[in-house]
Amino acid sequence: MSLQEDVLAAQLRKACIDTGFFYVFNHGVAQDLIEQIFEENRKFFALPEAARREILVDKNNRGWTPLSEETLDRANQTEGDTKEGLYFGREVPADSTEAAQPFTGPNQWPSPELLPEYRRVTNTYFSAVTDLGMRMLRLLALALGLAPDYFLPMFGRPMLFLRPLHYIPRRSQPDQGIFAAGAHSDYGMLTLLATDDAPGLQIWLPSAGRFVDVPPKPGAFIVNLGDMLERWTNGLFKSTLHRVVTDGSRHRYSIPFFFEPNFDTRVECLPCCCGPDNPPRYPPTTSGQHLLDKYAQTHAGFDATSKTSSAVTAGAHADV
Ligand SMILES: O=C(O)CCC(=O)C(=O)O
Ligand SMILES: [Fe+2]
Repeated sequence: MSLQEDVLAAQLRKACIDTGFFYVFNHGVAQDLIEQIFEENRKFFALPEAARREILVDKNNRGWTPLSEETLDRANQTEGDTKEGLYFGREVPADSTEAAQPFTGPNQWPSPELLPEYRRVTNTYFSAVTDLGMRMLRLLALALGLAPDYFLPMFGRPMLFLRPLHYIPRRSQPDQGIFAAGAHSDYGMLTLLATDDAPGLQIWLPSAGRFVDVPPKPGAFIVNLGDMLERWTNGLFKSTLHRVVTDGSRHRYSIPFFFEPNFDTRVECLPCCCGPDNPPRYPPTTSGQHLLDKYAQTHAGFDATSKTSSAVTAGAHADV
């Protein structure tokens, strides 16, 4: 471990124990590339609805999700999130054995006649954020006092989801149950979020007893931990509730990248996070099963059994 890693890991540990939300600068993802992917998605979401619908989300969880498709906070929302989105994952050929697994398969791409650069830019960005995720894994392991490569074997066939989002210019009205994105914690291990310069993201701070703004910062990713890592660390590292509220004055675009271990990775209290005085709070599960359980709770019509049920059982979802 280099001295710099040592310092970073200590800072990271503090942030992970505190809220699990932090900014990452000097992340190695070129600013040009970030601008390009936002530009391509602004163009995609400006296409006529029929063209967007051409790649409606499929059973592999790849493609376009219409406005209101997702309701992240059923208890407090009177309608779905005022956003539409796209899911891209790791490219897995339809005829491979791996494609039998939920969340796995080929991507659906917008028509190259309409958006000739879309696929190339998305693939380049996808690789860049995957590399960043791998570097973050090393720091997370160090932050937990583990060997730097601890998580590496669990990321041979990771579940990766890039999710460009478009929030329509609609004013959120929390007292009426209308939200750009309802309050939720992320399901997985790690989220690397790029946003445009429109504010809207808020996190719940228990110490303040309210939601506080997380403003976009030029050149930074907003990184947060999800429920899977909270579970894995027995609650030591936090997965914090967050939401998006918009003021209706402009469109907002953001691009989260969800970075999750292999479908069959066992998620069970890490030895460093439990002991006789601190028994495991959650039963063991797998990465894939955890995600399946979470998705079913928030996505209209999501049905994991539409894929082979045997696969489901076998699976039983700073500076760097
Ligand atoms: O758009 C944002 O800023 C946050 C999106 C988000 O929290 C999510 O997609 O999980
Ligand atoms: Fe989120």
